[in-house]
Amino acid sequence: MSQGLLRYSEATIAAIATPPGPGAIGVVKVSGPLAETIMRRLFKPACGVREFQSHRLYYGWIVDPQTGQPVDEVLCVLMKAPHSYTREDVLEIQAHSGYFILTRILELVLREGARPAEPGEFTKRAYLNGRLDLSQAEAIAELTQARSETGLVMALSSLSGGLSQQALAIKQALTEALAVIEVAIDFPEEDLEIISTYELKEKISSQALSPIEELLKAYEATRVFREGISVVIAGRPNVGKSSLLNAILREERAIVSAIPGTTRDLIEGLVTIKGIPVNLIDTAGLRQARDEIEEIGVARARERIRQADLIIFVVDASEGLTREDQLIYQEIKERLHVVVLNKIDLVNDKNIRNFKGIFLGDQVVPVSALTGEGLDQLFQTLYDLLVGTDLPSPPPVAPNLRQKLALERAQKALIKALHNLERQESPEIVAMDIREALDCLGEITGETTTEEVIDHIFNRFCIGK
Ligand SMILES: Nc1nc2c(c(=O)[nH]1)N(C=O)[C@@H](CNc1ccc(C(=O)N[C@@H](CCC(=O)O)C(=O)O)cc1)CN2
Ligand SMILES: Nc1nc2c(ncn2[C@@H]2O[C@H](COP(=O)(O)OP(=O)(O)OP(=O)(O)O)[C@@H](O)[C@H]2O)c(=O)[nH]1
Ligand SMILES: [Mg+2]
Repeated sequence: MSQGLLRYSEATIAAIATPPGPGAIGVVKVSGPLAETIMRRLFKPACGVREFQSHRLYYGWIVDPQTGQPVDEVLCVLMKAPHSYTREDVLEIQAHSGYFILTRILELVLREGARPAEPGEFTKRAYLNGRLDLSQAEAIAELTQARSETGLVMALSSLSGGLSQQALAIKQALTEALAVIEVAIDFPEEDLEIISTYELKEKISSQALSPIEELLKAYEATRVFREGISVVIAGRPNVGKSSLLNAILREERAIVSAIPGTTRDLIEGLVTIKGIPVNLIDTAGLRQARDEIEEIGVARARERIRQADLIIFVVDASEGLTREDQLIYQEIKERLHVVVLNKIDLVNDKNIRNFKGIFLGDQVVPVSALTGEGLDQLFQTLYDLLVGTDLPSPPPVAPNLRQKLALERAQKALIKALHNLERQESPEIVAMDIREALDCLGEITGETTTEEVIDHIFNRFCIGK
C-alpha cells in the first residue's frame, strides 16, 4: 500500500467470489490493507517461505490460528497494490468448493479484521481507484448478464473503453469550444463575432452534437439486444398459440389440446432469437369466458398484451377468419405485431393467399407449429421488425439506458447553445449551456455522477464481484 494514488482503502473487504453449489474449486477474495497480513496469519505454504511475492501462486494449507487446526488444502495468490483488480492489495484463496468450507474460510478472514463485501464492492473499488471508469464497470455487469453473442460483443467493446473514448473525444471538442468562449468573456470589447460564431457553431455541431446523435441512434438500434423484449402470443382459443410457444422454445412447456380454453395462466419462456433475448409469453385464448377461472386467464392475457413490446397474433389458417379473430385484431392492430397463419399443413396455397389479402399491409407469416415449417421466416420477420435490416456487424459502440439519458440531456444543452449563438446571446449564456453538456457527458464515465447513482449501479452486481 505505497503508491499514494488510492482514495478508498480504509476497510479490508472479503467475500466468497464463486457461486454456491457444487463445483471443482471455490474462491475467497480479500481486498484492502490487511490482505497480506491475513495471508500470513491463515496460510501455511508448503514451501515454507515467509515473504510472499506478488502474483505468485502458492500451494499450502489454511490453518485456524487459534486452534492450529487445518481447514483446507488451497492455492493462494497475493496481488500487491496497485497491480490488482481493485488497485488495492488483493488476496485470493482457491479452496475446495462447498458452501461449508468456503464459509469457514471467510469467517477466519473476517476474524482477522476484514468485513463482508457489499454487492459489487470489489468493482466499485476498482472504479473509485481509477482502474475502470463507470461505463467500463457497467460493461462488466452487462458482460455477466449477456444473453446473446451480440450482447456479449457490445459489452466487451464497452469494457475495452469504446464508449468512454467517444465521450472523451466529445468532451475534448467542447472544452476547446468553451476555451474560445471564455476568451470572449474575458475580453468583452472584442465581441464573439471576431472569433467567428460560425466556426464555433460548426465545431459544436460536427464534433459534439453529431457524434451524440450517432450514439443515440446506436442505442435505438441495439436496445433490443441489450434489454431484450417481451413478445406475447395472442389469439382466440385453439388456434395453436401454445403449440407455437412450444415449437419456438423447443420444449413441451405448455399443455396443448384440441379443447378450446386449455391455457389459462400466462406461460413464459426465455429464448434468443437471432441474438435478441426474448421473453416469450403464451396467453389464454381471448373469448367471452365460460367460467371464473377462464375469465381471470383472459384478463391476465389482456394485461400482458398491453405491456408487450410486440404481439404475435395467431390465426387458424384451416378455419378462416372468425368474428372473434376480427375483434382481437382490432385490439392489437395499432401495436407492433406479426400475424401468424398457423396450421398451414392443413391448407393449400390459395387459402394462404386469401389470408394475406385480408391482412394487407401487415407482416403475415404462414407457419405450422406442428411441423415447424415457416418458423425461420417468423424469426427473420421478428428480427427485421425489431432491428431493421441495416445493423452493421460488429454492432456499433452503444450507450446503455442510463448513458442514453445523459446523452439526451447533453444534446438538449447543445441545441440550446447553438440557438443562443445564433441569437448572438452573451458568451456567458452560451458557456453555461456548454458546461451543462460537459457535465452530462461526465456522467457517462463517472466524473460527475452522483453517489446515489453510483451506489445504484454497483448494487446490481453480485457479492464477490
Ligand atoms: N482469479 C480471478 N480471476 C478473474 C478475476 C479476478 O478478480 N480474479 N476478474 C475479476 O473481475 C476477471 C479478470 N479481471 C481482472 C482485471 C485486472 C486484474 C489485475 O490484476 N490487473 C492489474 C494488472 C496486473 C499485471 O499486469 O500483472 C492492474 O490493472 O494493475 C485482474 C483481474 C476475470 N477473472
Ligand atoms: N394440424 C395442425 N394442428 C395444430 C397446429 N398447431 C396446433 N394444432 C392443434 O390445434 C389444437 C390447439 O392447439 P393449442 O396449441 O392448444 O391451441 P391454443 O391456441 O393454445 O389454445 P387455447 O390454449 O385453448 O387458447 C391442438 O389439437 C393442436 O395439436 C398446426 O400447426 N397444425
Ligand atoms: Mg393454449
